[in-house]
Amino acid sequence: MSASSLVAEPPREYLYLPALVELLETILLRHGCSAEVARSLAQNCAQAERDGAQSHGVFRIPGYLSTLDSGWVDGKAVPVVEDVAPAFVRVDAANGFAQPALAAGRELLVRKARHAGIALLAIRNSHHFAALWPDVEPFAEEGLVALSVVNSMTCVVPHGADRPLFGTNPIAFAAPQAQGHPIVFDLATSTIAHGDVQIAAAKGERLPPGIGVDSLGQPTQDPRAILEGGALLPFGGHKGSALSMMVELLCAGLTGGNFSFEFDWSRHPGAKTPRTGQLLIVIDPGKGAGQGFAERSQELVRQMHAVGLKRLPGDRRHWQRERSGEKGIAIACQQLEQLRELARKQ
Ligand SMILES: NC(=O)C1=CN([C@@H]2O[C@H](COP(=O)(O)OP(=O)(O)OC[C@H]3O[C@@H](n4cnc5c(N)ncnc54)[C@H](OP(=O)(O)O)[C@@H]3O)[C@@H](O)[C@H]2O)C=CC1
Ligand SMILES: O=C(O)C1=NCCCC1
Repeated sequence: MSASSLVAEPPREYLYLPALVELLETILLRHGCSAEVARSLAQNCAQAERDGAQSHGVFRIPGYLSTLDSGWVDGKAVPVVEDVAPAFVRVDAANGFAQPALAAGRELLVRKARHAGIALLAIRNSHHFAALWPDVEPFAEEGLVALSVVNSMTCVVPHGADRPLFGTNPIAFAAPQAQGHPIVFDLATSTIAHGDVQIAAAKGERLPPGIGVDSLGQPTQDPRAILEGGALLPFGGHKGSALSMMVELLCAGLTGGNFSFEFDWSRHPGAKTPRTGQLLIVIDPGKGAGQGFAERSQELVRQMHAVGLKRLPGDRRHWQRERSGEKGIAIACQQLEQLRELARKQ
């Protein structure tokens, strides 16, 4: 028996996805979101919780609410879609959340991608506080390849620098597979996500070496030192740093959104959501080598398994999704009671 199996798990209650979506939707409506925005964020957040994404599931709800209460984000924003070129769609999220902005531009984006073989969706003036895979996975379920990047807030020291500048800047990719679920990965370009630093700090846990630095730029394994004036490092040294720089260029330089260092939320105490930009690139693989892309994906996966690979990116989420589908999504009773209290509050 391992030491960790002796530590008691907190009591949990099981909720199916629609019930969790409804609960979160009620909370968001009570904090000033329009029906459309509340639905979109609730679905996104509940799906992350269902798939076991601790750092971007219901853990994020207090941050959404304090941001809405601070007036930093517009929970009722109506995104403006611009058809700017044969393969280019621009969306001004109007200082609202990124997910409704993506939903607003999605149909035009897919139409253009199917017509031209490739299309871009450039979102600016948007707040992304969530996991990125829900933005790309649905495209692959429709047979398309999708890549998305989003920048966040300054908390990562570029490789070779001595102060933070970049955000945790994730990259997500999705491709169809002939049988089985799409191939999807979604990763922060920092050593770990900022959300995981917060979770470690809340649990009083230490981090592995090489994750971040304290306010003096010295290596630290204390998550609080990273959160309180310190910073994260890019994953993979100069390579992750270059990818993070690319994310800044695509999400801010290209879309007209803010770089991670550009926005100032200091006059909105409680604001947690970065006001930046997001880029999506969607490709119709049928315009490439022909109709066989999904079969070729499957062959690649088969060969990866043949050389001994047991876990592909996305597998853990799907195992968790299956479990949640059977038993419901496990949420700590105390956390669920807090959510129900928020839903009851006028
Ligand atoms: N909105 C924002 O600004 C930001 C959001 N985020 C979000 O935070 C989340 C967590 O990011 P991060 O901590 O980097 O994610 P992880 O390091 O946990 O995982 C990154 C990717 O690698 C896969 N993976 C992990 N371990 C293995 C393994 N042993 N073998 C094979 N594949 C593996 C994961 O698949 P699987 O999912 O199946 O485990 C996932 O696709 C992401 O959803 C990201 O979008 C992060 C930064 C900023
Ligand atoms: O976990 C992270 O890193 C982030 N998630 C949501 C947006 C800010 C950064």
